[in-house]
Amino acid sequence: MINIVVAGFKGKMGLTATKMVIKNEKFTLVGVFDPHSVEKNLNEISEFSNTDVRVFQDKEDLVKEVQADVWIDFTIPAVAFQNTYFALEHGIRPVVGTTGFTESEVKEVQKLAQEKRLGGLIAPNFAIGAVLMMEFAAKASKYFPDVEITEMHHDNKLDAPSGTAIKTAEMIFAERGYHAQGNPEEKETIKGARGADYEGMKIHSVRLPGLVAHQQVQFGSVGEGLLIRHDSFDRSSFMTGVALGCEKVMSLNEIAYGLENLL
Ligand SMILES: NC(=O)C1=CN([C@@H]2O[C@H](COP(=O)(O)OP(=O)(O)OC[C@H]3O[C@@H](n4cnc5c(N)ncnc54)[C@H](OP(=O)(O)O)[C@@H]3O)[C@@H](O)[C@H]2O)C=CC1
Ligand SMILES: O=C(O)C1=N[C@H](C(=O)O)C[C@H](O)C1
Repeated sequence: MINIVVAGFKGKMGLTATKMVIKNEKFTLVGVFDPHSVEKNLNEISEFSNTDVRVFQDKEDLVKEVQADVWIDFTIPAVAFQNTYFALEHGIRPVVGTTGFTESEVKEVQKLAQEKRLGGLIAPNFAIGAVLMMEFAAKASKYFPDVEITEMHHDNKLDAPSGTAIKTAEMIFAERGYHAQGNPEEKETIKGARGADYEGMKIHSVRLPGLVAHQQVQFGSVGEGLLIRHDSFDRSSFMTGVALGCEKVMSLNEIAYGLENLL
C-alpha cells in the first residue's frame, strides 16, 4: 500500500485525483490539504460522506499526524515549489502536476531529492496522449524546424503559456536548437500579435470557457505542413499518468521532469 496525501484537493484536478486515490486498491488516502478549507474531515463533504480522511489546513500538522509516502500536488503556481520542497524535507515523494515551476526551481528540488535519495515526479502533463504529442513534435522538428505551438485552455487557468507548451518547446529546442523563424523585418502593429518567443518558435495561448486542455503543434515547410494535436476532453485523461507516477516514484531516488521519463 502506498500512503498518499493530496494538496489542493478541492480544485478541479485535486478533486479528480482524490477520487482516483480512493478507488485505487494500491493506494490509501491518508490526508488532504488546503489551507483555505473549513472541514476537519473529508466525510463532511457530501460526495465523500463514506470516506473518513483528515483534512489539513496546516502542512506542519499534516506531517506530525499522518505517515505519507507520496504528496500529490495540484495547487497553484505560487505555492507548488514550496509544497514540493516541504514534502521532500519531510521524506515524502512529490508527484506534482501544478505548473509554473521555473527551470531553477526544478533544479533546486531535484538537488534536494538527490541529497535525500527520494523519488519524485514533476509532470507538466499527465495525459499519455499529450506526452506522445510532445515526443512526436520533438522528432518532427528535426525535419520541420519551422514550428508554432498553440495551447488552448479553460478561462480559469492562471499561467500562460501552459506548462505543456513550455515543455514541448524545451523538447523541440533540445532536438533542433535555436532557429530564427518568420520575416526578420516583421513588426507587430498590436503588441503580442505574434505570441511568446521561445528560442525562435512562437507560443500562442487561447483561454475560453468550454475548453479543457488542448494543444496543437503546427509545422510548415516548402509546399507541405504537418499538424500534431492533442485534446483532453475530460480531467480523467490525466489520472492514468498520476497513478503511474505514484507507483513509480516509490522505486526512484531522484525527481523526473516529465512523465515520458517513467514510461
Ligand atoms: N500536469 C497535469 O497533467 C495537469 C496540471 N494541471 C495544473 O494543476 C494546477 C491546478 O489546476 P486546477 O485543478 O485546474 O486548478 P484549480 O484552481 O481548480 O485548483 C487549485 C486548488 O489549489 C488550492 N490552493 C490554493 N492555494 C493553495 C495552497 N497554498 N495550498 C494548497 N492548495 C491551495 C485552491 O484552493 P482555494 O480555491 O481554496 O484557494 C484550489 O482548490 C494548475 O497549475 C494546472 O496548470 C492541470 C491539469 C493537468
Ligand atoms: O491548467 C490546466 O488545466 C492544465 N494545465 C497543465 C499545463 O499547464 O500544461 C496541463 C494541462 O494542459 C491542463
